[in-house]
Amino acid sequence: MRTLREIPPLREALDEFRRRGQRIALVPTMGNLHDGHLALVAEARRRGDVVVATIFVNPLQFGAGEDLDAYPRTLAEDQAKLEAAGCDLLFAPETTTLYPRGLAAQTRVCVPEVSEGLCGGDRPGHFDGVATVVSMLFNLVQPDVACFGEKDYQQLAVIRRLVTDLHLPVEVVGVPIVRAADGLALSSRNGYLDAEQRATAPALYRTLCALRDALEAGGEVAPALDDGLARLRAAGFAPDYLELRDAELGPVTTTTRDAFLLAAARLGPTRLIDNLSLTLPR
Ligand SMILES: Nc1ncnc2c1ncn2[C@@H]1O[C@H](COP(=O)(O)OP(=O)(O)OP(=O)(O)O)[C@@H](O)[C@H]1O
Ligand SMILES: CC(C)(CO)[C@@H](O)C(=O)[O-]
Ligand code: BAL
Repeated sequence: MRTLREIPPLREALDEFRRRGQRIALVPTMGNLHDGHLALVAEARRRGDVVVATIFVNPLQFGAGEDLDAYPRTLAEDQAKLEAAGCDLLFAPETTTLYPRGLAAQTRVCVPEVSEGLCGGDRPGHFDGVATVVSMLFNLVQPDVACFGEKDYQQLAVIRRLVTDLHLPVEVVGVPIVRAADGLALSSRNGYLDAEQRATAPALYRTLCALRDALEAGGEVAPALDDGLARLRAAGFAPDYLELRDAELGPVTTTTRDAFLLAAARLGPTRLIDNLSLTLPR
């Protein structure tokens, strides 16, 4: 696997793939790779002839006071994992390579509606930063297909809308959440948890499962969500949100069947997100 840090050699390598008629599958990440990321690489291998991964801790999607500086940067370990997973090319640019005029001067991409509320409500500007860098990566790599995790369900919805609205010729593939044996969704930020918080963390998934079971059995939505929030607080979380939405993140109506429970909750300074699909009864 080659690692490239600059744009001109990236373009050359991609041109060569295209000359050979190879289908390019992209896996964008912020690094510190775990089995969730490697599931994206495995899906990309199934969907493309060559897999291009990116590692870039994108400052444009971090708010003031968030963990941009603390975010784990583990390039050597990540390279070894990508190589073993069969990735063909890694693009790992410096911040100045993608944003040569600095963040304030950067042209931005904004995806309204689907970016609002949920994580977009708690992290103002976050999805503009994601949509901007993903647009940039799509322009640089021009992939045939790109894989994103369903753990970041709102992010996936934002990227799907971006691709639709801008008529980008990229197939966006969502990959199911990879979990630890105790149910906790794998996430680089799990590494921030101390032993006690790590033992508490699976309560987020357990709460979503209990809510799903209650709602699929015909329980009322508002009391079920109140109960879920109470469970999270009792476990030691400070919840940011716990919501039921339809699969496109619109409001649930009497005709909605396929729905999603989405949650973000803090354990100390660490913000965890998770979601679960469910089928509402008729
Ligand atoms: N447990 C997981 N299962 C499936 N996909 C995942 C999982 N964790 C992350 N991903 C996906 O990997 C891609 C890169 O995500 P990122 O590098 O931010 O990792 P992360 O572990 O989610 O980190 P963070 O803690 O910052 O949220 C995204 O598309 C994300 O949805
Ligand atoms: C899609 C992404 C790589 C854009 O920076 C990031 O938001 C992530 O890792 O999910
Ligand atoms: N996993 C999404 C990237 C972020 O939280 O900034």
